[in-house]
Amino acid sequence: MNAHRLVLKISKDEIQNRVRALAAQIASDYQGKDLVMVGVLKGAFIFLADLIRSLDMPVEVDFIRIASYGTSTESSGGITLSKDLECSIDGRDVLVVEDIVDTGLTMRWLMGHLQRRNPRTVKICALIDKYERRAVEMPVHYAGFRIPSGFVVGYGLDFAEKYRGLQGIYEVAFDAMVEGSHAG
Ligand SMILES: O=P(O)(O)OC[C@H]1O[C@H](OP(=O)(O)OP(=O)(O)O)[C@H](O)[C@@H]1O
Ligand code: HPA
Repeated sequence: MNAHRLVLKISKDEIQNRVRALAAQIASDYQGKDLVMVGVLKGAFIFLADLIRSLDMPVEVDFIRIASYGTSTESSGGITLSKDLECSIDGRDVLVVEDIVDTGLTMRWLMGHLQRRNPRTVKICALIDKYERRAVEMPVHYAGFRIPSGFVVGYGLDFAEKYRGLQGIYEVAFDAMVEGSHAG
């Protein structure tokens, strides 16, 4: 791991306020619906935990575990599924909860995986929509914060499994940027 510093981008208070606002919007949009929230492990565990505690409606929670980044700041492109859904989503409204949509490759794979199980609807809620890095078209229906680029950590997001417990979102600033080691 190259030498790096962390630069605060989004404070704990900003996150808390935005999570409450997202929960209010989701509760209003899904009132009376059979909502299943699917958290994508590992990164989404903190965001999902805060989101459902602000959500004023009944909801079922399930998790799926997929990864593609390993210890790098660049997607490997290959998705590894190591834990699948446990509940049925047949005919139900699914909201996928992610920490970040970056290239969109993880979400493209996941949308295909979920659609094969015949849900009524599938939408995406992501704390961070890193929109300039998209490799495939992927809408984020509920976005906490839109940032153009930069590798970020904290509030569930990691760099080589570090920093998930930070309460704010920080950008990783690499001290010695060597050519070819662009950090997103
Ligand atoms: O849009 P993409 O470029 O595909 O990147 C987004 C994905 O990358 C991260 O997962 P990661 O593979 O790091 O696993 P983790 O959730 O266990 O940290 C993140 O949690 C998203 O699932
Ligand atoms: O900026 C990021 N930070 C942490 N994990 C990620 N996975 C894709 N993009 C990122």
